[in-house]
Amino acid sequence: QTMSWGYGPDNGPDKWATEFPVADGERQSPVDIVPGEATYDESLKALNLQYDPSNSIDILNSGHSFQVTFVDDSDSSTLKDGPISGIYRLKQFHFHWGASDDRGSEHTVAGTKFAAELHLVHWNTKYPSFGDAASQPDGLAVVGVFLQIGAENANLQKVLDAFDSIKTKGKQTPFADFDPSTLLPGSLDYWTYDGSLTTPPLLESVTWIVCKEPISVSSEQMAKFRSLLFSAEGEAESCMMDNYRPPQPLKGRSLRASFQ
Ligand SMILES: NS(=O)(=O)c1c2ccccc2cc2ccccc12
Ligand SMILES: [Zn+2]
Repeated sequence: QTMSWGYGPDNGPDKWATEFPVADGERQSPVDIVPGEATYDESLKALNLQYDPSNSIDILNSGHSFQVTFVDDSDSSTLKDGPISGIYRLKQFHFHWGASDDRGSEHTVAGTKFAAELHLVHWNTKYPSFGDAASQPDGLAVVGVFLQIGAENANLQKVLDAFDSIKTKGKQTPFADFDPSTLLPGSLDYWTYDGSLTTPPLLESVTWIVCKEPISVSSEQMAKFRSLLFSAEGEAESCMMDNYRPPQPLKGRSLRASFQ
């Protein structure tokens, strides 16, 4: 019985290529972002993120992370401009984090790991659905934001306050009227490159847009992230932490910066 993928010693990132050979592909994510090797591209537009808080539906423990899911049947919560063309709709956001504050992000900056990383997942409306878009090379766009240990983040706390209802895998609870733009940094300067999902099936369909400026999170708030469980109710408890894939080879891809 092949166990499902996860982040443990027997089913973690080093084992994913067995079931998902694209893990060793040409445009895998995350990557180490080396600012000195990024090319400033003056043709890159500013990110245009327009989110409608009434589109947030619920918060779910997926067993790999937790995610807040959005209504995506209209262009009311969208990503436009930046490195992409057309309109991409917000589908969900989720996080990756570590067992301690010195690690947890997926992308790194000149080798520096952050305590956590937020991913806002969008799909290209030139395709009929998220599922269709996920298999297209220009199907998805994920905005990544680093979380750096510092002051308590009051906006993030609204998300953490829902954790007691989603402690175990598969649990979900309503999560209405949340504005994800409250989790964005002041500057929307970004790096961008062509990559993949960072979890199986590791589809190479993601335009990555990683913000240079982190948002803050307190050490106590990071401890709250680690109170979630990978395991389902009734299973042996396994704390949800270190749910990040390490950086993958750039393999000649161009890394562009929207700023000098
Ligand atoms: N880490 S991730 O953003 O690649 C990612 C997704 C990316 C694009 C589309 C769907 C995704 C679903 C995810 C679900 C859990 C964790 C990461 C996920
Ligand atoms: Zn992610």
